[in-house]
Amino acid sequence: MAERGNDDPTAPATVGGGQTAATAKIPPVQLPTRSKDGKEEVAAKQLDGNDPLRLNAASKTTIEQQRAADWDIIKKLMQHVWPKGDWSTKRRVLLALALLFGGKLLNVQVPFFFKVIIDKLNETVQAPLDMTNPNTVYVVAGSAIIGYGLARIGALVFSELRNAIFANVAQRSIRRVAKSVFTHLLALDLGWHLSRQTGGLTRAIDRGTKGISFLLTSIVFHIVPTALEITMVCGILSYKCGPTFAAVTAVTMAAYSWFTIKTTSWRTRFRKEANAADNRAATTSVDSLLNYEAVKYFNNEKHEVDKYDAAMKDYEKSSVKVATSLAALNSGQNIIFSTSLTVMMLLAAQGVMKGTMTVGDLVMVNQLVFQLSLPLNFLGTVYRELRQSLVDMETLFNLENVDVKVKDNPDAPPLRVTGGEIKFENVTFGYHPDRSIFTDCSFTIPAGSKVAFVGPSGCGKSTIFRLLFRFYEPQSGRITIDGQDIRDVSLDSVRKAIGVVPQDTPLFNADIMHNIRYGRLDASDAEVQHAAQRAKVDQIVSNLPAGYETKVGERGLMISGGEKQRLAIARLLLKDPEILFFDEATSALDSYTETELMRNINTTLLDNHRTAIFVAHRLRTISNCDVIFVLRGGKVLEKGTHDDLMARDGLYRSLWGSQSTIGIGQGAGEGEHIHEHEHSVKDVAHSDVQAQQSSVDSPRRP
Ligand SMILES: Nc1ncnc2c1ncn2[C@@H]1O[C@H](COP(=O)(O)OP(=O)(O)OP(=O)(O)O)[C@@H](O)[C@H]1O
Repeated sequence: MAERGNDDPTAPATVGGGQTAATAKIPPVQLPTRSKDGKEEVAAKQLDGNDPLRLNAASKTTIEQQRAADWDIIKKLMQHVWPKGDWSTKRRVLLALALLFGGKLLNVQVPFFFKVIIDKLNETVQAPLDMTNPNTVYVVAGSAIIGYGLARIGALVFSELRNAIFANVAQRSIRRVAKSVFTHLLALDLGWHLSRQTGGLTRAIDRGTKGISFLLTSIVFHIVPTALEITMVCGILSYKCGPTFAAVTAVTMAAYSWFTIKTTSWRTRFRKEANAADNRAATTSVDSLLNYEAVKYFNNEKHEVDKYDAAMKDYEKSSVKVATSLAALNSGQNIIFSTSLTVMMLLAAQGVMKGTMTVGDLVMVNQLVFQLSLPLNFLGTVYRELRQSLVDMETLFNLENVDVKVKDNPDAPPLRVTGGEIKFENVTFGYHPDRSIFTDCSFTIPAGSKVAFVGPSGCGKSTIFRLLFRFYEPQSGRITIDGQDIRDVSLDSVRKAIGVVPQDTPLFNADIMHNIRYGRLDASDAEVQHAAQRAKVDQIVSNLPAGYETKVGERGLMISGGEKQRLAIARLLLKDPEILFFDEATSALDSYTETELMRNINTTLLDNHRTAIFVAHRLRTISNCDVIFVLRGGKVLEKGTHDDLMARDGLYRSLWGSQSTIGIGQGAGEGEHIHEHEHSVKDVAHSDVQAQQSSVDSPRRP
């Protein structure tokens, strides 16, 4: 869920989900801002701790371990702030530090100028002007006033310059880290990606990069400057006014910091509760809105509103606690500070009365200490946010430590496809160790042949592709392409050689042109259109109002299943690989379109005897393949041509028989696909056309 300024209890819970990958941008440098009640707060972070990606962070139990982990993160981050050999970044860091030092030096001058102005003006009040030299006081007081103004302006300019110069360093560090994490994520295997939650992942990246921004900016803009200022003020006070003043300041700072950290840790609980309730409210509302139709079908509006309101009630309760505990924090801080200021004033007043200090000194002490209260006001928030940032960054950096299971062999040569013969040799594989999909399975797909895999749903047909494409590694056995073990050649070359039209076509939320071009990013518009023609999708596209610029929606939800499949085929035509895998590639098409498309695929893609593998439940689609493999129980149960298999009294014949009995091409066996049934209705609708097309009904090799 998106962040919001959380110490403002009046902030409404947003109705919306978390950021998507597309919107998860690098955040701007964020500095604390002051809320209405005069106390600064930065936008609150989610502290719910429910994120599974945080488990690693949460498992650090002891304080020492946590500290070590925190230091590790800071060290890692510092490598980006002080990168080896990057002198431009280093120069910027040095300049920012120099500006920081200069700015603080100017800042502590302001009370000195104040002192001089007061003392000089005081002289004028106490003694009538020396008319022989009337300008002395004016000159001194006047220059001190100008100095006062210049010091203030100078401190401000230095601080703004430092912000501007350091922004570049911070943003570059964020970019470097984000790029390296993203590269690693794309290198991780399919198994990892299938088991993670996209929402949680993008949130982790988003929070982690925000954490970097916060950590860097708070160290450079807050912690270091405040520490520097406290040291300078203590030094000045003990030098100018004696060690008692410095001691009072030091004790005040210690008491203030202790109180703030303790109170902040206590109130973090309320903030966590508020965030958890907020997340619940958002999840409920998003779920209800997404399932709007279901809510209406069953008249459950009241039930949904009650659920939402229950979460909002919790949010209300915890937000009130957030606000009241903030009041306690503010009051405590104020009491500590005001007490200290009063003690200082008493000491200074005593000094004035004794004649060891001037009225100007009294004002200077007040001003010096008062100036410290400004950055200290931020301490509570900075402390809390720092802790949170460290947790978020640990999660982010932990992503980089996830092991890549399917690795490229460093010196592996590229795959050389000579004919496209594929061999599975004694392959045993299971997604889980206790459930095997293939057991000692062997088969050969002859070079340049057109083969099909059939069998009950879940028998492992799509898994063949996942193994061939090296999404997963077999537990034992080997897979070769033209005699080369696919583990011994480069991953990139294997994936380049194989093209797939998967069961569910992944489409980007972009226009049709982009989605087809994804098959070959450097293809020209004309080439994309030609591929679309061959995939029989150009006519549909030309009928759309926006043509090739039509957006397909998230995961292609704005176009039909059949259109999606044709876009996937057009993509494959552009990629033009040596080995083709069609996984139920035409299941969403009516028979007529399917026939046309298959004929096209046969004549254009397969004309140069590429190896093509088909997976289909509608056996008619694959009946003229060179070899048909029937899979069952993790092994090849039968193999041969359609006629061979029909001649046997095996599984294939019974599958074929059940489909012909139903007469609508429905899949049979252990698992029937619902979409098979849906499309078989289309088959009936096109039965006339089908009858006329019987001679071209099945794909044929030239
Ligand atoms: N990533 C995964 N993790 C765990 N199990 C999986 C995973 N992918 C697939 N499976 C399981 O492995 C088995 C084989 O899956 P596969 O997709 O290869 O079947 P299929 O024969 O292509 O099925 P269908 O005809 O329904 O498409 C199925 O039981 C499936 O549930």
